[in-house]
Formats: sequence, C-alpha cells, structure tokens
Amino acid sequence: MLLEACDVTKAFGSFKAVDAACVTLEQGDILGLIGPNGAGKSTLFNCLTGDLLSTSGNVLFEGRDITRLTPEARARLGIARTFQVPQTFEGMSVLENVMIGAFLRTSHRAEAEKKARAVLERVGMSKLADAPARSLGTPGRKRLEIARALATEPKVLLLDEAMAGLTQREVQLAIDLVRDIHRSGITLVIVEHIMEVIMSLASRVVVFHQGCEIARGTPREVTGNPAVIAAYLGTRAAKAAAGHTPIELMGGPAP
Ligand SMILES: Nc1ncnc2c1ncn2[C@@H]1O[C@H](COP(=O)(O)OP(=O)(O)OP(=O)(O)O)[C@@H](O)[C@H]1O
Repeated sequence: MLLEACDVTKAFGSFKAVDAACVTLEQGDILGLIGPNGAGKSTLFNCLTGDLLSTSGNVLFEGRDITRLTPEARARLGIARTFQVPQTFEGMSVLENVMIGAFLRTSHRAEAEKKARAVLERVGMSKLADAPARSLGTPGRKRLEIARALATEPKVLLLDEAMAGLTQREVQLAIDLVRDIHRSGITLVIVEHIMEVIMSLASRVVVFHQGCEIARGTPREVTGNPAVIAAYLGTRAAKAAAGHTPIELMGGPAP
C-alpha cells in the first residue's frame, strides 16, 4: 500500500467536514475523489497532504504513520500536490517557480535550474521559461502548478481540480499530460468535478457526500449508482433520470 487514510475525520467545531474516511492507494493507481460541492473532498485531500491535520484517524505512507507530519515533510517522502487556486509566485519567472519545487531535493542552484528546465520541457512549457508567472492565463498557471509539483520528484501526485476553468480542448491536453505523468510511474489522486476527466483517467473512484463515503468502484460503476446520482441531483431528479445515461447528468453538483 502506498498511501492509506484510515478512519480520517476532520471536524471544524462540531461540524464534520470528513467523517471516518478510508481510502487506499496502490502504486500505479489513478484514484478519483468525487462528490457534490461541500462533500469534503478538498478537506480529505488536505489531510493527506498535511495542509490540514485530521481530528482523528491516521494517514500512512509506505506503511509509515505520517498523520502529524508537516506538508514539507510529506513532500520529502514523495507526496506532491497542486492547489485548486494556483499558488504561483507572481513576481518570479516560470522557471523560478519550478525551481522552488526542485529545491526540495537539492540546494544547488545550477542543479535546481537543470531539473526545472527538464520538467518544463516535459510539460511543454520550455518556451515560457523566462516569462513572468503573472503573464500566464489559467491553463498556463494550472500547468505550472503541475510542473512545480513534478520538480519535487514525487511518488504520488495529488491534483485538486487541476482542470477547472479550462476549455474542452485545454482539458483534453491536460488529460494527455496526466496520462504521461502516470506512464512515468507516478501514482495519482484526482479531485475533479469534470466527469470526462474522471472517466478518462481514474482506475478507481471513491464518492463522498456530506463528509461520508457513499460509493466506490470503477468510474462506470459509480456513475450508474443510484445513491451517487441522488447525491448529485437530489432523489426526485435521480428517479426522473432512470433509464437515461447518468454520466452526462453529473457534470454539475446539486444546488
Ligand atoms: N476551514 C473551514 N472551516 C469551517 N468549515 C469548513 C472549512 N473548510 C471547509 N469547510 C466546510 O467543510 C465542508 C467540506 O468542504 P470541502 O471544501 O472539503 O468540500 P469539497 O467537496 O472539496 O467541495 P468543492 O467541490 O466545492 O470544492 C463544506 O461544508 C465547507 O464549508
């Protein structure tokens, strides 16, 4: 087992944003975490990366208990993430942003630069190396986040809505990039609302609703699951949708 969340609960006061979540990740997996707005996906994600400390439960990485480790310590072990809202350093160049990731593994500037340039080549951003990060649009920023994460040489990469705000064509390019990252041996966790992304990439999916797991299985299994459809659409709409392909219906969260 590469990464494991055992009974992870995160409470904000008396409200449990994540309630006893159990998620396992094997080497080579692409695990999708889905659910309507407010389901607790990002909160669980943050408990895995260390950006939030869980209230109870444990997070294990390669069998080691990392529940109380800082995000940086987890990154050193090989856990990298992107943020829903890209955390680019606006005043720095694209190359310098990626070097920040590379500095996790080396303190030598020349080596960090070499690694960063190699990553930029890999994600198709070489020509933008010297451009200021602030000049990038949404697709560029999202890709830069992935590049910075890759520069940390992760074993696991967690993508938090890495494709939100992209056009159809940009989503397709991003899916190709994620496939390429996976082929290079990196295991992935993907939080994503765009069902096309989940259907194309995820080998397994866990569905959350109001902090609790409501389904797990292959993308096709969960998108056909009545409890999942009801969570997204409400029970009445789910009944109305019976007999139709539910996948198209899952593009948007329940109001
Ligand atoms: N710091 C916080 N303090 C209080 N409540 C919070 C905090 N962070 C998240 N929540 C609440 O926890 C619940 C789960 O939020 P979370 O962001 O994990 O959901 P999500 O599934 O990622 O949703 P989305 O798809 O909209 O990003 C929500 O009701 C949210 O308002």
